[in-house]
Amino acid sequence: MERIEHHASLGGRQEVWQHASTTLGCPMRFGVYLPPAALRGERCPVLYWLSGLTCTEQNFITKAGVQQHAAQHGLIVIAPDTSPRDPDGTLGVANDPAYDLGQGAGFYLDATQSPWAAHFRMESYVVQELPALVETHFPATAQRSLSGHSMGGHGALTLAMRHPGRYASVSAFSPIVAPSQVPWGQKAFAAYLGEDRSAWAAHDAVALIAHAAERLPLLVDQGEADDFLATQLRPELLQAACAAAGHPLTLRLHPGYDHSYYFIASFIGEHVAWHAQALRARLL
Ligand SMILES: N[C@@H](CCC(=O)N[C@@H](CSC=O)C(=O)NCC(=O)O)C(=O)O
Repeated sequence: MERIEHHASLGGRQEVWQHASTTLGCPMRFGVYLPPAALRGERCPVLYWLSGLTCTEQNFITKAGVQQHAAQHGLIVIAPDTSPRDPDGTLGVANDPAYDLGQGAGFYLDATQSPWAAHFRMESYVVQELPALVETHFPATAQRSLSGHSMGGHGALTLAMRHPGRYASVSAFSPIVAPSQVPWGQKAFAAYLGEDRSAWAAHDAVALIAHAAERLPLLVDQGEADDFLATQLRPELLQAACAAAGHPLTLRLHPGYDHSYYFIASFIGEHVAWHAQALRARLL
């Protein structure tokens, strides 16, 4: 583990670390915000943030303004990169010239198809390797929450449902709720999971809702001026699936807000407070 950035922030510290990921077979970077409580030596619960297409570990930590809220609520925030990477082209990590496949577009699943399966194992990385690392190297408890944006919102919803009991709470901004039914998801799933659609449902939030083993309440914020709303995101499908299954959902539609980090920054404080409340309840 190597610390490659550190900045004092809101009485705590924003850091970026790099490590050799055994799951992904490449170096990986992640952002860590340590709140003032952690710097005082207290063990703090952890909010994991999953970013969207084209993002690295930098987008969320530099644009969302999460630090002030994490400092206030005493949460560590972990923001990993969105896929395995191979900047020098020496590790054999597959890629695609399009922005919505390959490096920067890991979709938070373990690929089963060539040439992706060797390195594209973001579900195992986010759910297993990263928390084990975080809970060993930082003053973190094993209480975890999950949030994300767009492709990362899909990751947050599906990983929480695929790993019942592992997360105290889950939320999402502008998530891809039904990847099997929209172009971003169909392209990625065909590449990573193969053309047989029977394998797709296990990674599709709308498909998972019906049989979810845990009815963890969902908090979803969506901008109504989001250019991707009708084509890629389709929150009405999540609303219908939750209503049919009796799954608790708070879906908030915000007039005028787009898909950008300006939207995320406007509501991230409410998401952090939501997670902090659930994490506190788990600590009791
Ligand atoms: N065509 C665009 C698409 C990239 C984009 O909008 N990425 C979003 C996430 S979209 C869903 O996962 C994002 O978070 N971008 C980074 C940011 O800092 O805003 C393009 O290639 O630009």
